[in-house]
Amino acid sequence: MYSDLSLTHFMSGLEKRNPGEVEFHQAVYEVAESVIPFILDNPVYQKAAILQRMTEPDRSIIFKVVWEDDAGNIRLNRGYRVQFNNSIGPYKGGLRFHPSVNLSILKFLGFEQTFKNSLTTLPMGAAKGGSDFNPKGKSDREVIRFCQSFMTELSHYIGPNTDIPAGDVGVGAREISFMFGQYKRLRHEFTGALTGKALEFGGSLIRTEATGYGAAFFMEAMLQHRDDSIRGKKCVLSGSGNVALYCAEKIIQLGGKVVTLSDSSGFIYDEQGIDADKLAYLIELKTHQRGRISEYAEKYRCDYFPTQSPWNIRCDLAFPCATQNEIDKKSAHALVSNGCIAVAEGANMPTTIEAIKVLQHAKLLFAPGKAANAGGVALSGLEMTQNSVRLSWSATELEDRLATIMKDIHRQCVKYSDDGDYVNYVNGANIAGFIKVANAMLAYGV
Ligand SMILES: NC(=O)C1=CN([C@@H]2O[C@H](COP(=O)(O)OP(=O)(O)OC[C@H]3O[C@@H](n4cnc5c(N)ncnc54)[C@H](OP(=O)(O)O)[C@@H]3O)[C@@H](O)[C@H]2O)C=CC1
Ligand SMILES: O=C(O)CCC(=O)C(=O)O
Repeated sequence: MYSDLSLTHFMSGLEKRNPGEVEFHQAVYEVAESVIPFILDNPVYQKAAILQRMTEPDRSIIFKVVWEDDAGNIRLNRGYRVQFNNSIGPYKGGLRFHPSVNLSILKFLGFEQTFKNSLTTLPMGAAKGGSDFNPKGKSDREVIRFCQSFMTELSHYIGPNTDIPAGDVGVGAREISFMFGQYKRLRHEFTGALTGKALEFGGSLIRTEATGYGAAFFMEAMLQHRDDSIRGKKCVLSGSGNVALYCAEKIIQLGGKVVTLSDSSGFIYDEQGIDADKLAYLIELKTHQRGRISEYAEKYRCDYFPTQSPWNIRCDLAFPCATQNEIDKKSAHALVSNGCIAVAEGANMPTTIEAIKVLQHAKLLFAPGKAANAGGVALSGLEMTQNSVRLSWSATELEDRLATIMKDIHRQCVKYSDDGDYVNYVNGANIAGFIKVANAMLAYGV
């Protein structure tokens, strides 16, 4: 039945089974292109139809979320949890609250998570979930009511040994706290069924910083592999959420110069560089005041470009940290012609397939999100470990462990890259991530 494993044949079957799910098709294409040649060289995986099985989620749960707004109106949203693969550990992955959320986006994210979690070296399976609810502009009371209603249904499907959600776009410490409170109330037990919790109730130090720090560590590892480093490099970043802000913090600590950040309204360009003090202002603005990036430009009198992304700014290093498909082919050409030497994806799938080809063709170092942004879920794994042993590790110990994990992911990518002297981090990450999950699936039999 699965004798023809050409990329075209495989993708046309996947597209037929998942009509219209363009983000999911894109994520699978990027992996299939890397792993099909590897599978053809290792027919044991083909015989067991591993790739076909890996691209079908174990289950997709879709549910209704009803809540009441401050004006007393009844509001309706859709909630999801896509449990993708639990071959190497309990399902694990974030929750996204954003109006664009749909099944295709969550399937792409859950699928990516399978490979990412495998690369972390920790025992975690893969899932993703969320809702088309938009927390922006809602009062705290409204967010509480939504989160409680969402968790009332989600609580049936999660648990510390089953599925452990965390944050993603639109879900930060505030939302995790509201959901954890409701989970605890419903289940009448205190267990680590969510990560990204506050420190007072089972959270881990540096979980907030980990995704961004990890992306900077991964970039440093790629550059060190070529006897270079972040020090002195001009860096452009997109986004100004959890990932972007702490990626900027680590870049500054490593001696790099961060000149841009963005939100969905536009980007700021601070030619002098965003230093630690300016970043502290931004963290307060974005995390607590929930302000807009344009307010930074007003305060520090730098350039602000509404509705644009920062990829035309001359730079050495680029870190897309906002959302999927934010670097298209044109932006990739701009990065190449402006002298950029490396791109590390802080966000999930921020670079289109065509743009990746442009960057790789020009021999830029290109780190896919499943490798470069794996620090967040890795630290979540360490939060689970701390919850299990009822201990809290210090920030120094956790940052050391995070740095070691990111180096190890880099080592795995180099090991499985198959492009001669040029390290093809896409192939390396996809093949290394595939092997561990595939071997577990083989071990279980059918
Ligand atoms: N948090 C984590 O631990 C991890 C996150 N990621 C990925 O990193 C990326 C960012 O996540 P995170 O920082 O947590 O999310 P946040 O919600 O904290 O921040 C998201 C940022 O991206 C911007 N953004 C969101 N959607 C768009 C859009 N359509 N166009 C332009 N800008 C947009 C937001 O701007 P605005 O405020 O205007 O919406 C905001 O600045 C996502 O791809 C996420 O999946 C990956 C691994 C782990
Ligand atoms: O910490 C986690 O469980 C999930 C992080 C996440 O959603 C991601 O890696 O994309």
